[in-house]
Amino acid sequence: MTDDVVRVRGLRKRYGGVDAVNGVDLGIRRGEVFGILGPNGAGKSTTVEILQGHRRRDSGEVTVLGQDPGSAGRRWRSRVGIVWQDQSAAAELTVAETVRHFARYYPRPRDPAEVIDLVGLTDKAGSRTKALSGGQRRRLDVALGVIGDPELLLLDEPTTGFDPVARRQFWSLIRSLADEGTTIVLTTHYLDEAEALTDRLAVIAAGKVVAEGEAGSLGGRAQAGATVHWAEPDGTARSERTDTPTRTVAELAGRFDGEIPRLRITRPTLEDTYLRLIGSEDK
Ligand SMILES: Nc1ncnc2c1ncn2[C@@H]1O[C@H](COP(=O)(O)OP(=O)(O)OP(=O)(O)O)[C@@H](O)[C@H]1O
Repeated sequence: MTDDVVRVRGLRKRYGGVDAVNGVDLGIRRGEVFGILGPNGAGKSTTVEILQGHRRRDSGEVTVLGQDPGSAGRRWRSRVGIVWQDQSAAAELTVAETVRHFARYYPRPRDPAEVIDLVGLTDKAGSRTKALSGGQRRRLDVALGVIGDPELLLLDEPTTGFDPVARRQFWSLIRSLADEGTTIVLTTHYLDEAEALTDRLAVIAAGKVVAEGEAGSLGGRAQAGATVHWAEPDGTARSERTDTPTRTVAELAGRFDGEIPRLRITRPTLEDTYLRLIGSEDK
């Protein structure tokens, strides 16, 4: 697609004897929130670092905002926001000083006070960065990633270490950036985060994309059969896998002549699907 902000074809990267990325293809569209999921060592960070232009690839085609990140210059860099796994902000500077300092690197930065407000750090604007909690520092990292008003924001495991409230606040921050038109690519280990936040996602395992799509339909999830669970009159739990759960429930309703004890219908969760895709489901 011509409107792809990120286009990756046949990407490979080898470290010593390890195929970290082994033929990855990706297409990420303008304005979408795209998630990259995968087990430890799958090649997610390596892929994102290549998109950022911070790691060289061995082979494959990579285009980010129309340019090759391996050779793009300063102007391209100013259009791409990066949230590092551990950004090193100078400990003695305050939050406001740090954000203002980073703003100077960009041709058209956002207003620092507005960005501090966007990440929920207004109360901490005058605090030294060394006095911030882990989650607050991560918010500062996000502020530094968006201060240049990027068209594309790349985040590697952005919510690791966040408490549940901070995570929800971060999700709404990402949504509001996406609503403003920023394309967002993030890696995560949290399946609920992928489900809540991403428009589409790719699952990477052993350096390859094993599935790509919307969370709701990933890996054939939407078409997967349902399981109907109920209990017999003697209390024995029963379950049946079926592609026609309505019919199964109707039959049970006839047999029980009324309420079906402990009736429940389940479908594969994103976690079930993910574990199947990476080959780690319970056998
Ligand atoms: N600088 C490096 N030198 C050698 N091997 C590396 C280097 N960086 C990554 N690797 C290896 O490449 C593979 C992919 O690593 P990568 O960090 O991309 O995985 P990841 O999917 O981001 O994992 P995690 O979820 O644990 O962050 C791993 O086997 C890792 O050990």
